[in-house]
Amino acid sequence: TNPICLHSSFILEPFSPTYNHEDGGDYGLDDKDMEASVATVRSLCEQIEADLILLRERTDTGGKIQDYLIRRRVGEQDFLEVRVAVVGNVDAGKSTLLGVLTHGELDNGRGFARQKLFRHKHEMESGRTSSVGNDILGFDQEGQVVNKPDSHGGSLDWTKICEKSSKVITFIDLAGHEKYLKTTVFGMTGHLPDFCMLMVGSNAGIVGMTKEHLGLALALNVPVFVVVTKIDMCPANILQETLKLLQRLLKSQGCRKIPVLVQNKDDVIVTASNFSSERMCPIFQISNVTGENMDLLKMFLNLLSSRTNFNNDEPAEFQIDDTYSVPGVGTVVSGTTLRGMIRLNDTLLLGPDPLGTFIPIAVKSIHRKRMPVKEVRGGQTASFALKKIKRSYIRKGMVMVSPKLMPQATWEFEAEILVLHHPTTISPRYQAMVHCGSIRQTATILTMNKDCLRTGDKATVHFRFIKTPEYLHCDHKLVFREGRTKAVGTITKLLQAVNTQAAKAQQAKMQASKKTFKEGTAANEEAGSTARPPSPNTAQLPVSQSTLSEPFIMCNVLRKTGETFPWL
Ligand SMILES: Nc1nc2c(ncn2[C@@H]2O[C@H](COP(=O)(O)OP(=O)(O)OP(=O)(O)O)[C@@H](O)[C@H]2O)c(=O)[nH]1
Repeated sequence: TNPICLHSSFILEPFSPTYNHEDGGDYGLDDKDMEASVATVRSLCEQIEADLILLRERTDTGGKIQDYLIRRRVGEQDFLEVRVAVVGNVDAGKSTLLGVLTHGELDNGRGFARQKLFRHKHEMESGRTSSVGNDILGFDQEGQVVNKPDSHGGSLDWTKICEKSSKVITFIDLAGHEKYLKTTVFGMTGHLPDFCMLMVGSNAGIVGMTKEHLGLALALNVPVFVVVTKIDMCPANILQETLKLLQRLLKSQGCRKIPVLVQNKDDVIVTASNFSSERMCPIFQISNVTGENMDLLKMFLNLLSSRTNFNNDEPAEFQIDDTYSVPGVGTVVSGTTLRGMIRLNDTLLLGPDPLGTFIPIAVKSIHRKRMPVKEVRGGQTASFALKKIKRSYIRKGMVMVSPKLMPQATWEFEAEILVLHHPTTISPRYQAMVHCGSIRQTATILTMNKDCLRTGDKATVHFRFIKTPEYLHCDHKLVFREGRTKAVGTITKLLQAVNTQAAKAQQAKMQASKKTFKEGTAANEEAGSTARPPSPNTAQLPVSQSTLSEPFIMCNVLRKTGETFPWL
């Protein structure tokens, strides 16, 4: 037996039946023994509450070979989750493919399938994706697609899909146009994709943002598979040229991938079982109009497994990538559980706020893909309704963590960076947007171990966030960009963590001053005084010595946005 582990699914190539080897010996099993072996494996699967699913049977020179998938059984409330970021140049057919996969209806070549996915009116009109979209594709235990669009409006009932699915693929549909690159970078860093599906229009070839998106996936260590679309309308010689260039690009020094053209089920099984290694890069050639090779792509997606290894006993960590105000529910945050387990009514620490502090917050309800659940685990995306908090307090990049972690926010950090592109030279005091997980904030370069940096240079750089401290981890990947300047890197050291005690004292003082101010106002009003109270924006806020710069920055934030903190 040769089981290849794909986390919770296994592809097993167990049985080579009797055949005569070169050395004259008999190898493998006869039909009876083969049946007995399958029965043994099936009973072992029963013990671990998994199903044994026949993927394919083929006849080799020596006999029959069967491949099985062992898939853990999940309850009605649970499903395996895999996130796939969808990138590629404008018009590569990203939205169309997602429309075809999730709605089960082929395209007409004139934008029919993508209509079901556009979220904004301007997208409908221009035919261009501008925001990060999520679409889901559910597979049942046997690997059949469960998505059934509503016969009237064509909409999908996510709860039904999740209930019927053993595995749900979430596609993070990212914009292809250069002007939405910021959103694309956020999708790739903030939504923590397990894999990246790079789409290439066969007739257009490797154009525009294709290399940019591939580079981003490589920099963030996300395994990539390529889908070449529109093979129905592309002359054979152009398709071959596109495939040749693509393979050359993938094998080049910068990529060091092993491209594999997927042409049959065997290729799907081989590539899916070796895919997490990051080096293998399967290439599919499909048509959204005729549906050619769509079955191979679906089979591959069904065999993918999440790259996150979760351990329920670890303290929980949840990264926020969006916030909502839901009428009748209140503030809702969505994001990804990075580790540990979060249960209904758990109290977690939410932060950091502009002072770097974290506040206790209770989880009122949990949804996974719009389905109410009681808990979420590491690697799963979820949204939480929170108690007693205003949406304006929460921003993307904040986290909710177990109090056991005693979280600290950081203003400054050191990172090893590689400059992918800069028109001139980067030197200290240069500012650009740092993307790290769902954090997106401008940072200044304070110092670096070189005088200046040009395209292709590597350096150790000391950064400082300009607005608020953030919750960071060493070894996390970051993207540093501004206009056409791009750098990627890894955080190596956290510096100048916020003094939580001082920040808390600061908060208490502010609370007290606000209270006094309110009482004063009330007293003035009661007494019918005509004296105008000081404006909260111009009132002098107390400044603690140990966190001198932060409160000033916070005051600016308050002044600019006019926002107040929910508990003040
Ligand atoms: N003939 C043919 N046309 C296709 C195929 N895939 C997509 N198209 C057409 O190509 C056009 C562009 O497809 P989209 O799905 O909007 O491309 P996109 O990559 O999502 O573009 P952005 O959202 O702007 O990033 C549409 O008119 C589709 O109907 C295909 O396989 N064959």
